[in-house]
Amino acid sequence: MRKIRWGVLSTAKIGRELVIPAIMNAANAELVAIASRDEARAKALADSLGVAKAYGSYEAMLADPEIDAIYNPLPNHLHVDLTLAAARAGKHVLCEKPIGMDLKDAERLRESPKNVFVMEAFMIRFHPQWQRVRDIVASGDLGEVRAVQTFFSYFNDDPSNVRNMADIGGGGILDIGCYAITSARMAFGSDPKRVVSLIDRDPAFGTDRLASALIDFGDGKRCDFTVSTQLVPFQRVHIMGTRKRLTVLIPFNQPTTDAILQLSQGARGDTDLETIVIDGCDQYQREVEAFSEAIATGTPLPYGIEDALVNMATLDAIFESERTNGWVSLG
Ligand SMILES: NC(=O)C1=CN([C@@H]2O[C@H](COP(=O)(O)OP(=O)(O)OC[C@H]3O[C@@H](n4cnc5c(N)ncnc54)[C@H](OP(=O)(O)O)[C@@H]3O)[C@@H](O)[C@H]2O)C=CC1
Ligand SMILES: O=C1CO[C@H](CO)[C@@H](O)[C@@H]1O
Repeated sequence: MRKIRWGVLSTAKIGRELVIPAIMNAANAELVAIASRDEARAKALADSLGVAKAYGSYEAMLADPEIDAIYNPLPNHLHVDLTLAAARAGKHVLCEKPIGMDLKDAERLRESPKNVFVMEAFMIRFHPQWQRVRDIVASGDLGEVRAVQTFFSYFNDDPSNVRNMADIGGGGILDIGCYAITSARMAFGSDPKRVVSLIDRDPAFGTDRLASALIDFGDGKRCDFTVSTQLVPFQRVHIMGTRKRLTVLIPFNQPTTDAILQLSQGARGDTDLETIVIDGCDQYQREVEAFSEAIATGTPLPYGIEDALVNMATLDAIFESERTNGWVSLG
């Protein structure tokens, strides 16, 4: 089977450090072009990687007929515009999370041609540790799963970082709150029904720097999460069943080393934990391989535009709750 030919939009850090290597290492993908707002920057990165084509504008790369798939790691305010432009140019698009600035912005993606795949780039979905979580939940070993508790934080007060620019989609809720929503949806296998939030904003940036939300999944199930751009780096997900607890130690930025889950042993609670070791892998490479495979076979993954809109609607509801100081219903 021929390799899927990828073009990368921008010289973004996530591309340079994680997703470009993933494309280059993927068995069924190859990197053929890099585009930047600045041609010299595109050329410098392309040359350093031995990539033949460097474009000085995003639009020029989208017009390249040799390219099958585009990776879009632009700042959040450009996700929809460039994803839609790429899709209209006949390219499949792996677009970084969150897929847009808000639901209204993201709904424009419904105008994408139906013969191209657009996927929100949640690499965690392709890490086998999350497949194991889903299997354990489905096995019934935890009892009935009723609560998911998530913490995700890092410290970044650099004013030049996209995360600290409110007008282009900065703030912790869009940057990492989206992982809490996606992982809870995976654990419950259902979608949020209503949301209430508590948000503290950075006085200079205007971005949310400490945010908590309670998400009602219906049927007595809920996720509560706290995310922060200005707290000690930490991440954890606890999945609480009526019989057992399952904890994902590094749920999101899992490196390529072995991943660890902890499973409590029924009535003995935390005094006797089973450690489940999942072989290390590169979750970005698995994401690229899965998307390339979908393109090659014409079989879409279950993470298309409508799935991304559920995440976006939930993010919107979190902000709406801040404005209205109460519960916000979804759907
Ligand atoms: N899945 C994951 O693990 C991760 C996902 N991300 C997501 O990737 C996206 C980019 O994040 P990150 O790599 O940290 O961002 P960077 O700031 O490193 O990169 C963004 C790139 O976009 C281009 N760009 C175009 N317009 C602007 C603008 N107005 N301001 C700044 N840059 C602009 C620049 O490239 P150029 O000048 O070359 O055109 C820039 O390098 C975000 O959506 C983020 O949520 C980020 C990190 C990890
Ligand atoms: O998606 C991402 C992965 O996690 C990082 C935090 O550790 C985020 O900042 C980034 O945008």
